[in-house]
Formats: sequence, C-alpha cells, structure tokens
Amino acid sequence: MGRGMRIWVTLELTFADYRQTNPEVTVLDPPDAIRHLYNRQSMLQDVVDLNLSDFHGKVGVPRQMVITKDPLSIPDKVIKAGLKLPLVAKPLVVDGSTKSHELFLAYDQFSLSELEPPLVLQEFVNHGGVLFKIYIVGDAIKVVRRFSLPNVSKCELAKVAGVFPLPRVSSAAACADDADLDPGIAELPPQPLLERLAKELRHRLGLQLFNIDMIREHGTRDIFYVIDINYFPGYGKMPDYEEIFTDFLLSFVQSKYKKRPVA
Ligand SMILES: Nc1ncnc2c1ncn2[C@@H]1O[C@H](COP(=O)(O)OP(=O)(O)OP(=O)(O)O)[C@@H](O)[C@H]1O
Ligand SMILES: [Mg+2]
Repeated sequence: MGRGMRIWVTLELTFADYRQTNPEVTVLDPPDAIRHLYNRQSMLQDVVDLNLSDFHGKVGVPRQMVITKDPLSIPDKVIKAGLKLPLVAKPLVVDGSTKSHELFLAYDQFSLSELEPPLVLQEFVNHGGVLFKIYIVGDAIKVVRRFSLPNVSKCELAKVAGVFPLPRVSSAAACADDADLDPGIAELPPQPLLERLAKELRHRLGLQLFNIDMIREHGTRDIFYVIDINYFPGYGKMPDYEEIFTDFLLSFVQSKYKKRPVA
C-alpha cells in the first residue's frame, strides 16, 4: 500500500469514527460524493446520464475522451474517436493544485503529444465568450454571467497550429452581468431548465453545495453544455449568499428538530 493510500484510509477512519462518536452532528455532504467531482470524467457523467434533451432546451456535455498514458498515441486516438478541433486539454484529476487547473487549447491533434497524461480532451464549444455560473445551495439556485473564452473561428483554426496554455479566465474574469452584451449570448438559460438540472444533479450527486459552469452553443438559443462542476465554490461571488446560506442552515436545523422523537 502506497503512502498516499495509507493517509487516505486514516482520514476515512477518522471521519467514520467522528460520525460514530458525534451522531448529533449533521453531515451536509458526504466525502465520497465530493470525491466524485475530483475527476473530470466522473464529474460530468451524471449530466450525460440525465439525458436532458427536450425540456426548455437541451443540456449535454462536450464530446470528450480520457487519455491515461502514452502521449505519442494521442493524435491517433483523437482521429479514431472523431473528436473535432480545437480541443481543450484538462488534467483528469482536480486536486486543488495549480497544476490541475492548467488547461491547454490545441489547434491540431499532433501537438497534443507534448502534453502529460492523464488528461481529458474535450471539444471546444464556441459560446460567444460568456459562461453561466449556476450556484446551488440546497433548494436555492442563483445564476450569474461571467466572461469566458472568445469563439475560435474556422479561419483561425485553419491558420494556427500548436497547443497554447489557457488563461484562468474564471478566477480573473469580472462578472459580465452589467456588460453590454449581445442579448442572444447574454440571455440566461430558462429557469425551468435550471431548476430541473439543479434538482436532478443534487439528487444524482448526493450533494447540496456546488456550482455548475454551463455555456450556450453560439448561434443557438437553447443548446447548453456543462463544462465543469465544482464543490463548495467561492460563494462570496454569489448574490445574496448571506441570506441564502442562513435560510439553508436554518431549514436543516428545523427539519432535524421536527424529526426528533417526542420524549
Ligand atoms: N469545452 C469547452 N468549450 C469552451 N470553453 C471551455 C471548455 N472547457 C473549458 N472552457 C473554458 O475554460 C475555462 C476553464 O475550464 P474548466 O472550468 O473546465 O477548468 P478549471 O480547471 O475548473 O478552471 P477554473 O478553475 O478556472 O474554472 C472555462 O471557464 C471556459 O471559459
Ligand atoms: Mg471551472
């Protein structure tokens, strides 16, 4: 057993012990469910399984493949899988390190051999440079617009070759809510679709506190892609978070109190 594994087991036991000795403590989100989001393939699988294709729009995930080893084999694998360029290369595991957020945009499949697996290769979806961050806190949903990456034109794709590091747009980008944007790009996703997506994902992921990064395919009104799901994101950027969080915690206390047997 490796060192990392030993530490993990110790933490798990400590957590299990803690739960046993402190049954009165409420666990909002279990560690196993949180861990499911640390892998960029498993994090999006629930969106695929959900198959939300005709409910005030369509929600999917960009076509992607996982490369676990052998960088020299990437060009061949990409061609065989029929993935369309450009591709975003993302480290498979998101562990909070800076490296796990170092993304690359590849304009041709051959240059991908320069990258280090394990990776997810995901089709880049043009979305007009705006991303929707959907914050979920139990039943509550808040969506905000953020600036994202600009479209890649066919002409640019034909002219450029190579892999280029992506800037960390989401942490740097300002909120795009007040910007003078094309209404077709800026229009928020329909509320019923967001509610359905949030409810289903809460249920399937077994989590209450997370956010979903979603983009609208450029030139469409209702084709959306989930590109990222983060556990316990920076809620400071969510409007009205103080009230929403207080209500969420209070509702927990109340439901616990109601469930308590009468002495
Ligand atoms: N498939 C895609 N098509 C278009 N743009 C994408 C795609 N995947 C990622 N992006 C862009 O790259 C950014 C970062 O991607 P992602 O959220 O998956 O990685 P991350 O490591 O979680 O980065 P961050 O922590 O900055 O959110 C997105 O906010 C979006 O602007
Ligand atoms: Mg992200």
